[in-house]
Amino acid sequence: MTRTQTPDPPTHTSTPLLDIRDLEVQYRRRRTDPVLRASDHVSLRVDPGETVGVVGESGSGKSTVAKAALGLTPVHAGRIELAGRDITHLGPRGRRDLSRVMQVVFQDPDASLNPYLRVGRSLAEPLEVHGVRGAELLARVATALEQVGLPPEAAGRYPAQFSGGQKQRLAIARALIVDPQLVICDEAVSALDLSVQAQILNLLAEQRRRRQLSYLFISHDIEVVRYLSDRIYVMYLGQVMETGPAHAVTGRPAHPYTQELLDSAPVADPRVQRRRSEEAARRVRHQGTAAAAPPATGCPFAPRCPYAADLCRAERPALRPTGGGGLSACHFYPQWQTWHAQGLRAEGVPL
Ligand SMILES: Nc1ncnc2c1ncn2[C@@H]1O[C@H](COP(=O)(O)OP(=O)(O)OP(=O)(O)O)[C@@H](O)[C@H]1O
Repeated sequence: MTRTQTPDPPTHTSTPLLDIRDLEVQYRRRRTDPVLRASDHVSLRVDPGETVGVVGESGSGKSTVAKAALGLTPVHAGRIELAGRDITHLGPRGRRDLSRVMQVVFQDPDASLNPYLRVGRSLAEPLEVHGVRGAELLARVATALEQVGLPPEAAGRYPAQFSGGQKQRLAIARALIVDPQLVICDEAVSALDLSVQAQILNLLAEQRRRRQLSYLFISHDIEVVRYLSDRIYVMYLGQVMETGPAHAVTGRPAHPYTQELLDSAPVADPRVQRRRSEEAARRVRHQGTAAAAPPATGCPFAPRCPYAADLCRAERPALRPTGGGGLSACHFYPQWQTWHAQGLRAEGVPL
């Protein structure tokens, strides 16, 4: 049955669709290299009908969380449940029936479209796995194309005959054709021009309205994440820095790193943009840019944080409630907000 009702507003009392607890994923390129915790005790949940954004700059561990949920990288510790089922260490065979619950759209649509297959065949594949055949198969391919704004004739063409935006529409159609409950979008609009990005975001929002669909929406761009998300997780060097309702995280951030992401997001007004670029350059000269790995002790953001004090370099802050339904991993929340508003650094020193 196709889910076409308007989704109920998200509640936090139902069984989560995706429930990630204390996820730890480690990488080591060579045996002599130190271990890199690409996901360091990350807990994250997506409720039915909810869109959850994950934002952070390159290397913050966003894709690692997605890959762990999709079984594309080994999990060292923690637990991942999908609709109440433990999938933490599930192999490819056990995952076949998960495709009806969870699908993915990657940044590069070519990852999900075989260049040698006509589009209709690529779209049919996930349905055939579930035994759909004949007239029903053709009808569902045509409907899937229509839902993403492409004509039925598109089924007879090859991926190379489509633009980047159209290919991403096809990748979305392939993800939605099995009527999943959750779609993981990993930088799904990042490679597209701004105007095409907006069209794809609108398409995703429309599909969410038409089905009881949840997204785990991953992007380095906080403006893009803000547009779609009900709740947001902000990650830095493998750790969650802040989480909460999207309007709170983006309207009154509870962590200096979120503030930095918002301050460096592009804005339409060129004068504001120039001022922000100058401020960002000044900050980088003063504090440096992201390291590849967190410092051995303390807050991972401390080396870059304008409000960091000795405590931040010594002790890793736990995620603590902000009072507005969110959590912040900052020793100096909420004081830093006052320092920020007054243009001061830690403990009231001028910036
Ligand atoms: N297979 C791997 N082997 C070794 N290190 C890896 C591997 N995959 C990711 N990493 C490292 O783990 C860290 C987190 O990477 P991840 O791709 O999850 O970050 P991200 O926030 O999604 O950034 P990006 O958008 O650039 O991919 C990075 O330092 C990355 O270099």
